Amino acid sequence: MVPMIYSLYGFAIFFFIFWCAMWLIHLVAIFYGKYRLHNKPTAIDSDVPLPGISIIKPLMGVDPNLFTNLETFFTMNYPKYEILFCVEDDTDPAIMLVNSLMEKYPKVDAKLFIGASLVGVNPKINNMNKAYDAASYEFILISDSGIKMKEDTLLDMMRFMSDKTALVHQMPFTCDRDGFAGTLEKIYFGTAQSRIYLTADFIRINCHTGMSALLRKSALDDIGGLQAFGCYLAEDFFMAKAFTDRGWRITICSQPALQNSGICNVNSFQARLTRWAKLRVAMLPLFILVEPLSECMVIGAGASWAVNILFKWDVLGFYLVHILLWFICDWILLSIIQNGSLPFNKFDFVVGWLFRECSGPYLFLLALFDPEIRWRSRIYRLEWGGIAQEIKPRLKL
Ligand SMILES: CCCCCCCC/C=C\CCCCCCCC(=O)N[C@@H](CO)[C@H](O)/C=C/CCCCCCCCCCCCC
Ligand SMILES: O=c1ccn([C@@H]2O[C@H](COP(=O)(O)OP(=O)(O)O[C@H]3OC[C@@H](O)[C@H](O)[C@H]3O)[C@@H](O)[C@H]2O)c(=O)[nH]1
Repeated sequence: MVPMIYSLYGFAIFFFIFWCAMWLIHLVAIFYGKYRLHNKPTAIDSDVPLPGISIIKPLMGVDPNLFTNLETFFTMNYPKYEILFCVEDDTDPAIMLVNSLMEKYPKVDAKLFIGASLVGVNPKINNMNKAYDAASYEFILISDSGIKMKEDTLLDMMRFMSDKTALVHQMPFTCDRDGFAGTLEKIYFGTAQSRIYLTADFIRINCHTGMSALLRKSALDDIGGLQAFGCYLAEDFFMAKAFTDRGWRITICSQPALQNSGICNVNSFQARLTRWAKLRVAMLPLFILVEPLSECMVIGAGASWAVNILFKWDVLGFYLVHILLWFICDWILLSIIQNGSLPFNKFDFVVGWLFRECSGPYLFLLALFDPEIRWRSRIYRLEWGGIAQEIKPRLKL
């Protein structure tokens, strides 16, 4: 009987401490986000020339926003850069679109590379490898197809690239997009994900998500170049880990990444989150426990039970107050990251937030019980540790 009481109290204390840690994460994210994001670049010292940047854009297929997203790379305020577009398949419709942009902006140094080099299983790495080998400058920006840039984004990223830094990344966020899926994506990236992302950056834990990342090429060459990460699907995480293992700093810049893919629906968004969850669990198995526990509804339930055991507090009252406070913190954080008016009203936020908070744990369970990973036209399986194997030949979409 006594061991059972000890275990009960042990679990209650564990839930209570975890719950306190989550509130600390909320506070760190809010204060660090306010301090770190959206501060205007200080005047650039015109005597020190800015280093050149080779921008690598891996493309696969087109979507309704691709043209306008890519166009933002031709109109950036940065003195020296080249754009290296990569397309794996010579029948890809993205080729036509890139060619028309290159014709429209003949003064911008842009090239198109067609055909992947097979250096591993990661199709993004295979697609980018030729461009990486041809890059002229000492810094590389890897930028996914759905990213939209502001005129000063490159300047913003470069000002965080100190001598000790090998990687400056943009925290994932989204452009304002219509519809429930657009609201949901903004809420997810501006609350649940950014809370962890900002805290991890604050305490210098690697959380690099590689949709928009400025890399020091010499440091990447020292660890084997892009191709050294072709065996992983989460090449972003392992690249950053290799840098930090060698003493390099990695950091976020002040502008969050503006994801603006023209394909914006709840199913594809959830499929993407499930794919990412599978990557995290394979790389960091502790996430099987901590990730569901970090969800509002789950830790709230655990903490409500715990405070009832420990302090005899009312379970339902505690749970409702917990949800309300979590909701308010999320609203504050989202407003900080948006840094302007949100494209939806408070009612839409309540609906989107509840949907996200209730579906999050369910999506995580789905990810745990389905070992196959589908990424665009390919299907993979991951080994513990993160090495990937392609298990079905490429599908023609
Ligand atoms: C009391 C401790 C609580 C710890 C809670 C940690 C719960 C983690 C919950 C959600 C994970 C969100 C992860 C953020 C972004 C990840 C996006 C992503 O999956 N990207 C992949 C694809 O591009 C990429 O390959 C993976 C990147 C890195 C993931 C590892 C993130 C580690 C963050 C750990 C932060 C812990 C903070 C603890 C503070 C006490
Ligand atoms: O087969 C593919 C798949 C993807 N890609 C390119 O890779 C980039 C990211 O692809 P998606 O938008 O489908 O995927 P995500 O946004 O989920 O990517 C994210 O997760 C996986 C990581 O490896 C990436 O670095 C990260 O950005 C795009 O630019 C896409 O064109 C390829 O070149 N070939």
